Amino acid sequence: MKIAESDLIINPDGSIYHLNLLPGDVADHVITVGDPDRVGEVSKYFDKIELKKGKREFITHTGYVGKKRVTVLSTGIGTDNIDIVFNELDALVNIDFESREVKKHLTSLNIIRVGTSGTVQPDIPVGTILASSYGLGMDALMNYYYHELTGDERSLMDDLKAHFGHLKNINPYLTAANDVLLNTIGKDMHHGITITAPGFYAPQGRMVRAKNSIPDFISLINSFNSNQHRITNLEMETAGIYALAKVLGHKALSVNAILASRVKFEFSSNPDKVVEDAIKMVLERI
Ligand SMILES: O=P(O)(O)O[C@H]1O[C@H](CO)[C@@H](O)[C@H]1O
Ligand SMILES: O=c1cc[nH]c(=O)[nH]1
Repeated sequence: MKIAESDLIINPDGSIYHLNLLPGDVADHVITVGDPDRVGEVSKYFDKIELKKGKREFITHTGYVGKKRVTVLSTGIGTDNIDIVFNELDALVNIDFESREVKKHLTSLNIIRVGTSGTVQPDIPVGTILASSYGLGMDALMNYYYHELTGDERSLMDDLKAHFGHLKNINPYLTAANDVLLNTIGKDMHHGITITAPGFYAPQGRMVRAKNSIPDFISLINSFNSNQHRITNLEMETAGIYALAKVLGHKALSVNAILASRVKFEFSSNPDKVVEDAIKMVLERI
């Protein structure tokens, strides 16, 4: 079936609408980062850079780490941007731009997020590199997509719904990390459930001046426990990445540089070093 010009928007130069990339510009291994300035911090370790493109907050560098072709791409902040990035990345590899039809043979990308995050557990210090075993979305993105749960996800979700059920107007969604990526790239890292929030302040339990409507949000989060699964950290993209990767048949892992401790009220004195450590670990293991 031909995808309408209004649904899959291709720029006059043949590139996809927001990412400004051509089919072929994306490698099978994709690193996503939130901050556009972090793209160069990743690609400075590439042995060769093949292309640099960008539009808005979506900056892309594709090159080689040894013989492995790798793309690093910034998503900007939030799952609304993840919606754009994941649909367009998928279209670049799985839709024929000439015929506007889905290709017969689909490509499954390996997608690793290297992001920053705040921990909610006292035993996880600032400076930790943590891999998200699950992404728990408190945002609304997956209200708009069909999203089926596996048996494991369903039973964990039941416990999460019981724990957070009193929060009206929040319809959380849950997706597991890709197992292989979690046990290779995420090997020897702390693992835990990552909450993806639709904001940085009250949606992550912070209060500056505007009053927070959910009392003791951090205690509510860090007291969850189900079969050794606990919530370890908060950020703003992982759950959308895990859910859309699964819906579209890609593999995803989120690696978090822990910059803040929300229970010790601390922020890293050297955040760039923590992010650099996470980047190096991912590039060595990719
Ligand atoms: O450092 P990045 O990857 O942007 O990730 C985190 O930092 C931003 C908030 O400061 C949000 O995007 C959050 O998910
Ligand atoms: O606490 C934090 C730190 C970084 N990014 C977030 O979203 N939250």
